[in-house]
Amino acid sequence: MVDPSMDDDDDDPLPFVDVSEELRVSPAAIGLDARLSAALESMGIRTLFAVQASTIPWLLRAEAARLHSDLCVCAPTGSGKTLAYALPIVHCLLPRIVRRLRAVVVLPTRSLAVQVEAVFAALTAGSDLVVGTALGDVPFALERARLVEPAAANAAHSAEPRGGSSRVDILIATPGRLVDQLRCADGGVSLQHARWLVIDEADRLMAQAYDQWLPLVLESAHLSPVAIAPRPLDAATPPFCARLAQPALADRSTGGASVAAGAPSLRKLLFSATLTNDAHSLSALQLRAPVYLRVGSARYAMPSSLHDEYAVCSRALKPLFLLAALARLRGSRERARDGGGERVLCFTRSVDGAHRLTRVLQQLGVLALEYSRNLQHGARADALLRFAAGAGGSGGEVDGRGGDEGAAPPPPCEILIASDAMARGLDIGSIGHVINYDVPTRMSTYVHRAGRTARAGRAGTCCTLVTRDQAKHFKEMLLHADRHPTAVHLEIGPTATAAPLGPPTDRDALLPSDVSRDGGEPEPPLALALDEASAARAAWIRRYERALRAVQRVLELERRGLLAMHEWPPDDALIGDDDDGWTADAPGEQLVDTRVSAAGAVGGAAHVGDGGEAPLRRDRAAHLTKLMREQLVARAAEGRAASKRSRKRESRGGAVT
Ligand SMILES: Nc1ncnc2c1ncn2[C@@H]1O[C@H](COP(=O)(O)OP(=O)(O)OP(=O)(O)O)[C@@H](O)[C@H]1O
Repeated sequence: MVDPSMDDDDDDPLPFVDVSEELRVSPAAIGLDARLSAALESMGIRTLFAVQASTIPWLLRAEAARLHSDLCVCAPTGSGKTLAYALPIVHCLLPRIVRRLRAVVVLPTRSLAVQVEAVFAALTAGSDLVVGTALGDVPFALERARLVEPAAANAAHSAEPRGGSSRVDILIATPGRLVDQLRCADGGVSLQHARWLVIDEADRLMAQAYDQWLPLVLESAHLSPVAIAPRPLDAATPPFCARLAQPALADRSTGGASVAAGAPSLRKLLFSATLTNDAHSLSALQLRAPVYLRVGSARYAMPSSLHDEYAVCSRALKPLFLLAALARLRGSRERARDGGGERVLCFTRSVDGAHRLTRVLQQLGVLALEYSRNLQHGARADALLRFAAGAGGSGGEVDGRGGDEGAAPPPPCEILIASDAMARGLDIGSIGHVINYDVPTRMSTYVHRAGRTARAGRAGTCCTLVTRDQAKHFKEMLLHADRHPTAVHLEIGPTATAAPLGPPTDRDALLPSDVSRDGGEPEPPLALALDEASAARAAWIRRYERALRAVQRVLELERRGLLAMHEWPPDDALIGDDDDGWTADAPGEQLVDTRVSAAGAVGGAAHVGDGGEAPLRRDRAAHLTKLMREQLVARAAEGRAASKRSRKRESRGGAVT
């Protein structure tokens, strides 16, 4: 069920400064280093978006005035938050003389961190600033060697209280590996010179303890507080910068601490499209005189170029509705003559769900790939590359990486099936459509899923499949965020499928075969033909539904590892053939062909009646299902008995000792 309640209870909200979404400024106008303007130009960026046009001048002025104030930014997905913190950090570090670790950017996932690293790498190219990562993608010792000069080889730097000197100026990290590096007793990473701590997707990172990463990072950064005397802000300070000196803000968030000399030098920057302004929720960050900027006026920041849709569907036929939604998108792409380059990203609510749905779609002939924690990082990156290449294999870029030159193009992908954990931050240009296969139950989940499309001012749609009883709650939830989704009707049927699976749909084919079209016998009235057509369609859908159930059953068995059971009858005993008495129900009837190889893998496709494979006999299929069920029950009983025995043994052992 959809829970229409909002995510945060803003009992004690920080006041925020609204920034208009329309705000634009050129990089030169805000005094950005010319090298950065050139780097932006090479990225095709000539104008800064609202979040950048507000955040960057604020930070540059606060740095120049040596005022310590933290910054919280809530701006829509795809609005350019990465550059909003990367540009001022690189701008301030470009003139540095000694290499120290000055900026740490923490992100919740490795894929996101790789994405952000690519942005910093583009901005620092040609300078001597070094960007490093702590993501756990290489062995720990190698990662440490890349980040820190060994203490022994660095004896001259005796002023360093711990660890060696840094090999990097900017560190991009996931919390787990950052903690490992900080805890490393033998010359690990030190944050004593850190001036910026960026927490991207801050609400997500704060919601998860990750081995107490936040207290450790704050403690490490405060080892050696640097006294900074505040300077007055100049006259050109934007109106919201005046809040830097507002005691009310400092009092609420720091329990009375004010902006003063002797404060730690670390400036915290929090970014998210769903960042709370509840002071209590933010208290763990020990924010100092925070300024809260909100881009766009709505409670939940969403791109104005996003179009929300929903389609009511039945639970049992959901895969068919997904196929119908895909067919509808294919149709609209063809009409728009855009060459099918627009990607479709589909969300399920669980990793298991993503895996199952991907397999079902693949079995049905759709070019689908999975993108979830189920996969190793390499496999996930590969899935993204194939997805970015698109159904048409048109090429694309993910995480700043293109495909290998000269290498064979990867097999294409039409739809990527992702779990929620993957929703945040993923930036793939030209995702034109998001489909919520499972309805999101929280508004923040919806915001991050939908936010994978309609990025950087491009248009995009987010279509949510809801059952009849979920529709009301779903609409109420979106209404809270001032979103008014459009209802769309998805027609399930033959045209919804990738392959021509359905019965013939042209009118002639619906006429009885003994009726002459040349006028010998009158043609049946159109109404009769239509009746026959709809009956044929209904029959087709019923058969198709059975096909899906069969596929799902096999996938479930495969998931439980039961397809490899040695009790399975040999392959040829399972597969019927025409000589074995099998006949179709009616001429042209279509059949499920779910073959199971002797090795236990699912072979063949669950495709319908193309005559290429022998069908599984229905009575044998029923027998097989019964057999599987019995084996499942027996296994479960065995498992229960074994755990009972081991509990007994344990309790006896405990009594003896
Ligand atoms: N000023 C700009 N002009 C044009 N494109 C831009 C500009 N700023 C950023 N972009 C592009 O917009 C896309 C989205 O940027 P980014 O990933 O930083 O968004 P975000 O706000 O962090 O989104 P999310 O909340 O989903 O993480 C990127 O591909 C980026 O290159």
